[in-house]
Amino acid sequence: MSNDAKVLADVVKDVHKELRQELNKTGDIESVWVNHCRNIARLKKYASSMHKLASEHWEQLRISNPATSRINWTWSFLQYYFFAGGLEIQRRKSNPHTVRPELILKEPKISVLDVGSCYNPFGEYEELDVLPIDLCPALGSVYHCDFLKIPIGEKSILDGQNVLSLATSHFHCIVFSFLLEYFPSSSQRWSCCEKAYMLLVEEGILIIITPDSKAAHSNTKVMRSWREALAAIGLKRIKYEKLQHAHCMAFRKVSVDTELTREDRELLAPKMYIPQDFHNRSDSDSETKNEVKFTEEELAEGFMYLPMLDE
Ligand SMILES: C[S@@+](CC[C@H](N)C(=O)[O-])C[C@H]1O[C@@H](n2cnc3c(N)ncnc32)[C@H](O)[C@@H]1O
Repeated sequence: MSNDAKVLADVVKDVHKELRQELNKTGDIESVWVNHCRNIARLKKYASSMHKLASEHWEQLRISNPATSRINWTWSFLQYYFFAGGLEIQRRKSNPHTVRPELILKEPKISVLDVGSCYNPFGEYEELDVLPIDLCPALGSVYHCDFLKIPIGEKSILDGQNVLSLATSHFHCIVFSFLLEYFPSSSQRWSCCEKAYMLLVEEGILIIITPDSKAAHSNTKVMRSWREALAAIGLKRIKYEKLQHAHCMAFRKVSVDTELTREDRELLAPKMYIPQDFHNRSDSDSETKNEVKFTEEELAEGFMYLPMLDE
């Protein structure tokens, strides 16, 4: 990896690490997040580093080896699902006798909410009607929005480049590309997924892409845990693929019969863990909390490789 790419990648990794350290120190995720959102200098440095890393260095990799690209993967899955019969196949699999209203595409475009968009990487596709949102946009075309805090209402309301609310049951697709591991706590990752469920139309798709340059089987436990947690809220995993640097997953919104209680949620949220959540905690702490155990190797290597960080 070039030195420039390494410096940029370090800025990104350091912010994730600092957030985890701040949470470990205080145990108060609300104040950690409020302070983080106020730290405009840190947010801006992250945004410009991430933008440069992705649009210059990762883009070269995408050109030389398109099969490594999270953007290409997402686009080809969406084409398959919405335009090439994937949705009908899923309907037949789930319940062939149910009569469903037709999923209407706009113009016909797929309406996409790209959360943590940074520089709107999906804006290049004409068939996608993208609303790119970010806590700290790298480009003026991306809307400012803290997805953790944004209210959900009947309509999406935009005010200049700010998002004031997002429409319930509206989007055909929501993208979390390299988003979830930004958050230092599993409860925040869980909230994002619950919100995605509310914002998607029935049969809509949540795409989750999470970085990992290790072999496909290396984080099976983590991926299984996410799959189980999301199935409980009606996000059924219908596609999983390990690319060279990332796990790519598509979850389909299906209706669920039982409503989750607060207790159910408290049990499910920790299932959205990543191995780094357990760094800096003593073994006895983990044991009393009945958490998942990782091998020394898993902890040492971490789950959080960004493409080109380990080369
Ligand atoms: C690792 S970058 C990923 C950028 C882009 N999605 C990609 O795949 O290249 C994570 C992005 O998530 C954004 N982000 C983090 N928390 C967020 C939140 N609560 N609401 C919206 N965006 C958020 C960050 O500002 C950052 O731009």
